[in-house]
Amino acid sequence: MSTALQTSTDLRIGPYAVDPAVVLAPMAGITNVAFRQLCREFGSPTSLYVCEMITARAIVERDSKTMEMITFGPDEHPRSLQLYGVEPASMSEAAKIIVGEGRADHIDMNFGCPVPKVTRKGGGAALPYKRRLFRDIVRAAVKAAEPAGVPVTVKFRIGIDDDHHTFLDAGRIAEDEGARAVALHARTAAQRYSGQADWDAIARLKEAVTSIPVLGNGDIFSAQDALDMIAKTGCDGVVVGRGCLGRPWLFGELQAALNGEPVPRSPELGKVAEIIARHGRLLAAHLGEDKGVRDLRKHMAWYLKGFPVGADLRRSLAMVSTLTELDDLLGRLDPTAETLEAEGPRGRQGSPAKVVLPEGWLDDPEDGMVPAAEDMHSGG
Ligand SMILES: Cc1cc2nc3c(=O)[nH]c(=O)nc-3n(C[C@H](O)[C@H](O)[C@H](O)COP(=O)(O)O)c2cc1C
Repeated sequence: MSTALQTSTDLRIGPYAVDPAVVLAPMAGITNVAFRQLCREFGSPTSLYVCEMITARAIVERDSKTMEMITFGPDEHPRSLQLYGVEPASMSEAAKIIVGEGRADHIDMNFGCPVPKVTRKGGGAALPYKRRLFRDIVRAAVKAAEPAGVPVTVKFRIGIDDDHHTFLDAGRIAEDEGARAVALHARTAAQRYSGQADWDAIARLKEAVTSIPVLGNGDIFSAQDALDMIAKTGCDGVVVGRGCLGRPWLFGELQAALNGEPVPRSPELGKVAEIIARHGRLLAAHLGEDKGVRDLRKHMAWYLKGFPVGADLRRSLAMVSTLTELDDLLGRLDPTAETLEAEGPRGRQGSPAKVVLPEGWLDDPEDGMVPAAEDMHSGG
C-alpha cells in the first residue's frame, strides 16, 4: 500500500478502488487514449489517468470531433473524463449524456484554464471567483452524475491573481456540493505556468477540506518531488502534468517511491527509443498510422531532451511520417547514451501576466452571472 493512501480518504469510482496517490493530469492535446495507456503501463493500474478536457457544450451539441475524443481503451478503468463548462444547464446535460450512455466512470471538472480567450469570457480559472455560479455548476454536475454512480471531482487554481484567491472557497464549495475530491494547481491564473507552484496553498486547502481527498498539483518532476509534496502539504495524492511529458516512466518511479521501493534509474536512450516506438504504435492503433505518427511528433523533443542526438536526426524524428521511418530513425540513436537531464522540463520562467476578465468581473464575488460563451479548445 502506498504511503499516501494511508489517509482516511481514499477514492472509489464505481466498482473500482482508485489509489489517488498518483494522478495523470488532464492535458489537452496530450492525454489521449494512447498516452494514458503508456503511462498506465509504467504506473499502477489503480492510479487515475485523466483524459483530455472535453467541452460540455460540444457534448450537448454532439459535435462529432468531440464525441470521438471520448475514447477509452477496452480495458481502461476507471474511464476518467474531464469536462469544461461555464453554466449549469449545459454541464448538467453533458453529464447526463455521459452517464446515460455509459461513456465514463468518473467526471473531473476543469476550472483551471488561464488563457485569455477563456478568462475573457469568465470561464476557466476566472469562474470560481463567482462563488454562486461555481457552486451551481458543481451542483449540476454532481446531481446529474452521482445517482448513476459516477463521482465528480473538481480541479482549480489558487485564484485569479495574488489579490484574488479563490481556492479555499472553491474547495469548501466543492466539498459541500458532493464532489469526491479536489485538485489544486497551486498557481494563480496570472502565473499561468511560470514561477514555482505554491505548495503552502495545498497545505492550507488540505486543512480546510477535511472529508474528501485533496490532491496537490504543480511541479512534480521526480519521485522525490512527490514525496516532498506529500510530506510538506499532507495532500492525499499528486497530480502530474508536465513532468511526464516525454517521460511516461515517471509513473513507475512515483509508484516505487510511494511504495518505499528503490526508484528505478532513468532509462538510457536505447530504452527511450523502445518507448517512443511503443508510443507510436499505440497512437497508430487508436488514430490510424498517419494521424498517430503525426501526433507523436510533438512528443519527440520531450523524449530526446538532454540526450546527445545530432541536429539532423533530431529534426528528422520531429518530422517522422510512418512507423517504418520511425523505426529506421530510432535505430540510428546511440542506445547507451544517457540523458544529461534526469528530470523533465521545469516550469517556464516568466512573470505573472494580467488576467483578461469580463468588464466588472471582480466587482461582486457572489453574483452568478453566466459567462458569454463556452468555446474552448486549449487546456488548463
Ligand atoms: C499541454 C498542457 C495541456 C493542459 N491541458 C489541461 C486540461 O485540458 N485540463 C486541465 O485541467 N489542465 C490542463 N493543463 C494543466 C495541467 O493539468 C496541470 O494542472 C499543470 O500542468 C500543472 O501541473 P504540472 O506542474 O505537473 O505541469 C494542461 C497543461 C499542459 C502543459
